Parts: sequence; structure tokens; C-alpha cells
Amino acid sequence: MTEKTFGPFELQKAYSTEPVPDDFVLRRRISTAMRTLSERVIRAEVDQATLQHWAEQLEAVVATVGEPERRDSKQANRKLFTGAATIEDLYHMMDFDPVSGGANPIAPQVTWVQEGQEGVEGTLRLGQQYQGPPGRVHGGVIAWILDAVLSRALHAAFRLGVTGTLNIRYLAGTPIEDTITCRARITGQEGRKIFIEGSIWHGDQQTVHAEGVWLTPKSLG
Ligand SMILES: CCCCCCCC/C=C\CCCCCCCC(=O)SCCNC(=O)CCNC(=O)[C@H](O)C(C)(C)COP(=O)(O)OP(=O)(O)OC[C@H]1O[C@@H](n2cnc3c(N)ncnc32)[C@H](O)[C@@H]1OP(=O)(O)O
Repeated sequence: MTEKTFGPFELQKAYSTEPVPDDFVLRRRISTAMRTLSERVIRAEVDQATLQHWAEQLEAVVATVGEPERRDSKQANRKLFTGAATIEDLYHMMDFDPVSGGANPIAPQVTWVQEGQEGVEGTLRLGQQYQGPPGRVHGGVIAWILDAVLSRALHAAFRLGVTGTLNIRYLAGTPIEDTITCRARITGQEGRKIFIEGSIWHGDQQTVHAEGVWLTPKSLG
């Protein structure tokens, strides 16, 4: 049996409907454990001996992992554009994303509740490791997440581009350790420039507004 392959317009559907490849089941488990660990060790009130024990155990894990070879991520991209990407290639493109990628240990996990031409919406919860002012999400972390959410709106409309400009207006503190909602949608286009706006909400309160310009690569525009 020949393996199923996908092109750019099938990427999102395949990523959400095809079974998770076996290695990604394990990569996700590793990342979940690492994310949980990051959150739990921050500001942990424990004694010196416990810290010493944790440090040694974690250093042993790092030594076990060593410095493995890495797969060339450009290859998967090229295959996507010729319609030859396998489900494994799709996971290599999507699952290591630094925002919401299940196999990336530093990626805040977003639950996407809406993804389409008209925009995207997701919910997430940021832990202690993302704190800036006490009880609030760090402003740089907010910019990082919104860059990804606005980019997601671009991809959900089957378009490609890089962030040219991203303006963020912090309207109110965004709480850590509580569910927040992020939204984004395309608002316009002028040639290769695509205008996107987004927001973060805590319940009914909007805490952040973002707007930016994405540039479609010259080769595609
Ligand atoms: C079919 C879809 C399927 C979906 C597939 C998804 C698969 C992907 C999966 C997973 C990947 C996830 C990836 C997430 C990515 C997240 C986002 C990022 O992090 S992107 C990285 C950060 N950004 C950069 O690194 C850009 C660096 N800058 C540049 O490369 C250039 O400066 C660039 C391209 C932005 C502009 O360069 P020029 O040479 O193209 O621009 P010129 O031709 O001079 O200008 C064209 C027009 O744009 C304006 N412009 C130029 N730069 C601008 C800027 N920075 N901001 C606003 N406008 C700008 C100019 O004023 C001009 O406008 P006038 O035509 O005159 O009206």
C-alpha cells in the first residue's frame, strides 16, 4: 500500500483528522512531561536536598538524551508544496510549532475552537513560568502568542506570509493560571501586504488588542 500524501490545502484537515503517528504520541508525552515539570518547579518551596536531588536527576536525563541528529525541516516544507508530504512530514511541520505544537516542550497549548477563512479562536491557560508582574502574563509572552495566533488566521485562510509589523496594545492585565481566549482575523489586503487583527480576552474583558501586517513572499505574491 502506498502511503497517503498531502499538499498545502490539505494540511490543516489532515493534521486534525489523521491518526497521530506513533513517534509523535511519544514526542507529545515527553513534551507534556517537560511542560508540567517547568510549571511545577517554578517557585517551588522545597529544601536544598530536594533541589540537589532534582538537579542530579534532570542532569542524568539530559546526559541520556545526548545530542541526537536532527531531521532537516526544510525538506518537509518542500514536499508539502509538491503535494508529496506524508502525515509524518505534516507532524514535523505543525507539532513542533513554538505556540500550540504538541511536541514542543516550550509551546503553550492552545485548544482551537474555531479555525476558518473568517478567523481563528482558541483557549489557553498560562502557568507560573509565563508570569511577568505578579499574577499576570509577561507582555513579551503575550506578543509571542499573538504573533502565532495572527499567523494562524493567515494559514486558516490558506495564505502564507511572514510577520512584517506587529503592534500590541495592552489594555488590562492578562491573568496567569486561568483560561483566556485568543482571537484573530484578516481585515484587509493591499498587494502582498495582508492586514490581520487579534485580541486576548479574560471572560468578557478584552485585555490585549493586536494588529499587524504580514507579507506574502515575493515568489508567491
Ligand atoms: C496554503 C497555506 C497552508 C498553511 C501552511 C502552513 C504551514 C506552516 C506551518 C508551520 C509554520 C508556522 C510558522 C509561523 C510563523 C509565525 C510568524 C513569524 O514568526 S514570521 C518570522 C518573523 N518575521 C520575519 O522574519 C520577517 C523578516 N522581514 C522580511 O523578511 C522582510 O523585511 C519582509 C518580507 C517583511 C518585507 O520585505 P520585502 O522585500 O518583501 O518588502 P518590500 O518589497 O520592500 O515592501 C513591500 C511592501 O510591504 C511594505 N513593508 C515592507 N516591510 C514591512 C514591514 N516590516 N512591515 C510592514 N510593511 C512592510 C513596504 O512598505 C511595501 O509596501 P508598499 O507596496 O510600498 O505599499
